[in-house]
Amino acid sequence: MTQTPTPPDAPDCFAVGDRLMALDEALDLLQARLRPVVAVERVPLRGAGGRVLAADGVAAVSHPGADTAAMDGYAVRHADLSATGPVTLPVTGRVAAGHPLDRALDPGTAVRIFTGGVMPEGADTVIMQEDVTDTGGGRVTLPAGVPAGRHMRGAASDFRAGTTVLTAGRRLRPPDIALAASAGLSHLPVFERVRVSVFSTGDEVVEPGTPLPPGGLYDGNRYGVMALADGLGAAVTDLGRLPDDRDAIRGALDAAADDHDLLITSGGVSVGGEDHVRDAVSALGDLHFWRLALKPGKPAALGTIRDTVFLGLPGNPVSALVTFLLIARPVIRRLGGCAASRPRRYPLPAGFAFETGGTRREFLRGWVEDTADGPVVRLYRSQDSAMISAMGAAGGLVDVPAGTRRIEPGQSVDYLPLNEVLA
Ligand SMILES: Nc1nc2c(c(=O)[nH]1)N[C@H]1C(S)=C(S)[C@@H](COP(=O)(O)OP(=O)(O)OC[C@H]3O[C@@H](n4cnc5c(N)ncnc54)[C@H](O)[C@@H]3O)O[C@H]1N2
Ligand code: MOO
Repeated sequence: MTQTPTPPDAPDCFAVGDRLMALDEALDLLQARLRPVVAVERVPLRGAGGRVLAADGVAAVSHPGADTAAMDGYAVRHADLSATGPVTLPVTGRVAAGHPLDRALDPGTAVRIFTGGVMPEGADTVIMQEDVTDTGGGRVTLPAGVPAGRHMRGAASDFRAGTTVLTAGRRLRPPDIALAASAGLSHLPVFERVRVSVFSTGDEVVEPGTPLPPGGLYDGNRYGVMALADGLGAAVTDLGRLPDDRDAIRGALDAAADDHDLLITSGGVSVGGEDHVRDAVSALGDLHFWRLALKPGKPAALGTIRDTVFLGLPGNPVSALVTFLLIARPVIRRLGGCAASRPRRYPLPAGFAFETGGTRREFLRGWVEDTADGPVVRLYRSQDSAMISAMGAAGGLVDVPAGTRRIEPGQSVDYLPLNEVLA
């Protein structure tokens, strides 16, 4: 540990009053009021994929380290070639990748060179072997009109030693690992994983694999939220389904707050009656109920228990998953040191007609389908926030601005592919 974790800014940091808040305002507020809470560790490259880079990655070497051949062929001095007719030169050496020549290229000669081989001093052009004739007697005939610098990669043309090749706050993808290795970095400073604890409550909620009683339903939300948090690189603890008992819930949340950065649950955030979770969080810290101008996902609960953030997502299955992607994801990224970013939307023609009350911003479940006229967005048959099948079918969400009344077929809509937010 080289960095002291920072707690959420202040107690009561989620107090916003009872107003209806736009999603972007809520996200700005979370960004402003939360800080990275995780320490920094140095990990070998092999374990760095999916982690968040804690300091800029600065290249230890240039790439390529020297002028190199981009093709198998012959390295020459361009001055020895002719613009108007073929030239025959003696071949005086051989350069394989990793085996540079220990001398300069003599004027009026060529060397055999292979892709990645270091250009001998003086050589500035490579002619690929397919364009060369072996004239016999250790000589080759080279074509006319080859431009200078052909098939040569300049030293540091990819990146120069000392330049930043990876910026802090980036969640490392596999190509980043290749880049770091190529830049000579064997270890990277990364933020420790955000420790997320997930639990469910609710008399009707039942563990998959056990019989379903009358009126019961399986705990889709907890499993969905855990899988989503796994996908973001969090260290997830499954607190299970907490018994509907005030002291048990309070004890479990108190203990979980000791060694987690974030507690997430779903359900019980709407206007319904008594709820032990809200009592427990309120008693142990602060809790605020947000009303978002968002569909699905109007209600959400934000709180703190000491240094740990509490996030209560709405209970409806689609609402739980969509609000995880829209709100819990940025929270996890912020706590974990990720740079802020807005997932990209893509304008696509609607392959549907849609009418709405239009007071809240909506995220409709759909996918992209190829038609004879090009790709269009289709909507799932039901936009009811209890239809979890919609999340299985969806490739993305259609981001419909608040105030929209109608969407006509062919009209451009903003499509947010789920792939943009699942990691
Ligand atoms: N009078 C009002 N009723 C409702 C409002 C409102 O503003 N006024 N808002 C609606 C909206 S929008 C949503 S979203 C839900 C949110 O309700 P809660 O977060 O309080 O959730 P619950 O009532 O506990 O449960 C709702 C629904 O979700 C199911 N559920 C709960 N946990 C799970 C789980 N772990 N896995 C799967 N399904 C779960 C639960 O059985 C309920 O069917 O409130 C509306 N009502
Ligand atoms: O917000 Mo509820 O999440 O509309 O179903």
